[in-house]
Amino acid sequence: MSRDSSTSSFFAPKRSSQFESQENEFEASRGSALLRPPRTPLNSIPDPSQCQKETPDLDLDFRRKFEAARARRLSEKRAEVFDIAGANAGSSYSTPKGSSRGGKAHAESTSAQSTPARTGPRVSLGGPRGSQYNGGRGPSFSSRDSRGSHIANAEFSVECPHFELEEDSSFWRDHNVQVFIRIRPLSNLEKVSQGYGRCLRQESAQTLVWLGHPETRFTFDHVACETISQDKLFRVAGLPMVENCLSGYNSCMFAYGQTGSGKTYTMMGEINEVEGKLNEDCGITARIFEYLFARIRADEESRRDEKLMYSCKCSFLEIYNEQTTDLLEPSSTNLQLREDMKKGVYVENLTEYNVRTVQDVVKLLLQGAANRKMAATRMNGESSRSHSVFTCIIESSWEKDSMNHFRFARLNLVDLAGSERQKSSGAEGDRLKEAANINKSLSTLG
Ligand SMILES: Nc1ncnc2c1ncn2[C@@H]1O[C@H](COP(=O)(O)OP(=O)(O)OP(=O)(O)O)[C@@H](O)[C@H]1O
Repeated sequence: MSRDSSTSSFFAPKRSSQFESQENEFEASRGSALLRPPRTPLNSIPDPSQCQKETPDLDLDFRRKFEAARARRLSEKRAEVFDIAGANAGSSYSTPKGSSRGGKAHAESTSAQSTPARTGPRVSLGGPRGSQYNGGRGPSFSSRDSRGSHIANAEFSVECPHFELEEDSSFWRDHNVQVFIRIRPLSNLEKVSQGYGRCLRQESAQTLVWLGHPETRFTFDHVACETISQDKLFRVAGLPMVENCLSGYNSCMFAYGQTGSGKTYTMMGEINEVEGKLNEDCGITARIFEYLFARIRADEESRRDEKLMYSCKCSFLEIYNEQTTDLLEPSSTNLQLREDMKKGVYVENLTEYNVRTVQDVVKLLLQGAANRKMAATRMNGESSRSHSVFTCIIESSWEKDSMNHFRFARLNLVDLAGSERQKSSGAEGDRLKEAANINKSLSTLG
């Protein structure tokens, strides 16, 4: 794992704000043929090549620039800097310059800015994880202090500025595509092998500065600093997405970033439930379902007179070397993509399981994660070599004003394989073939 792999981003496309009425709601009296209202296309992230001229080419002489920046910072006492994002960390370095209309991703080459030097109290590092599931990756190490503001070890102390992100359950009502950046703390291995220097500085809850030559400022919709907890991230980004689905709007969240940047940790994390409570390091997916089922129970209870009933069905798909596999039925491979007037785009013969509780979902997540293709690379000891898509279809029906009402929404939670430079990941043979397919599919997506 190298230091240039520590930010991941996730995107959450949403409805067009132009639609006042629910997207996926219809009344039985209108007949069964569901015609979707036309949607304004989701705002796209501009072509990354647009920013190539104005952003530094990290692939070519990244190391040299990093070393220069590091030397400069070391000349200042106890520099407080942030984790470095990968050369291909998608939203960070290959992010387009100029603001996009939906998700904001903006880079500016700035005049030189000096790195502020600060010191902070020492806090002990987290040790190896216990026996919980950690995204299928064995023991992991975390330098995150759960209270969130100081990261340190016995030799150095680095205070990380903390920028509070706003929690707003109606967030998606006014937004379309949004880009969140999450900065991963340095791993113990990185600290030991490369020291504590970071080549990013976070300036606000929206901006990051890459401390290269020239320093370059990137603006996003939200930047979560490295001390943000799994729970806080869920409350900022995941919870409003559940509310969106319950209102009948399709939603999608996907994690995108360089290998080892923390995508699987963010989406899956350490899935474990003790006495009905999810583990602190549990990722956004299980948290979403914990909240979803609590909301469903409360809704069904409060609208008992309307006979409100929900049903949820989940599936788990893998795309590996351009081939699809059902992670819940791994013998089922090469599944075909189809399009249907009613269902939209779907994967033929993908198994769907009814779920009623978060335990049902956790079981599916564990089962699917165990079947996912993983392998060790130089940059991540447990690297996901495939893209995974966990989908839940949420349907509800109720009676009101002598009519039957139906509503549905699809929630897609996507953990993409990480982009990687073969030189850094040391990929050879099968790993090299996988890496080529991963990079190809990610650039198609971008
Ligand atoms: N925010 C975080 N706090 C603590 N540890 C983290 C955090 N993010 C990631 N890690 C740790 O960093 C390592 C790499 O993270 P992870 O495997 O999630 O990366 P990834 O982006 O999914 O990589 P790949 O694309 O290769 O699958 C793991 O050991 C994980 O536990």
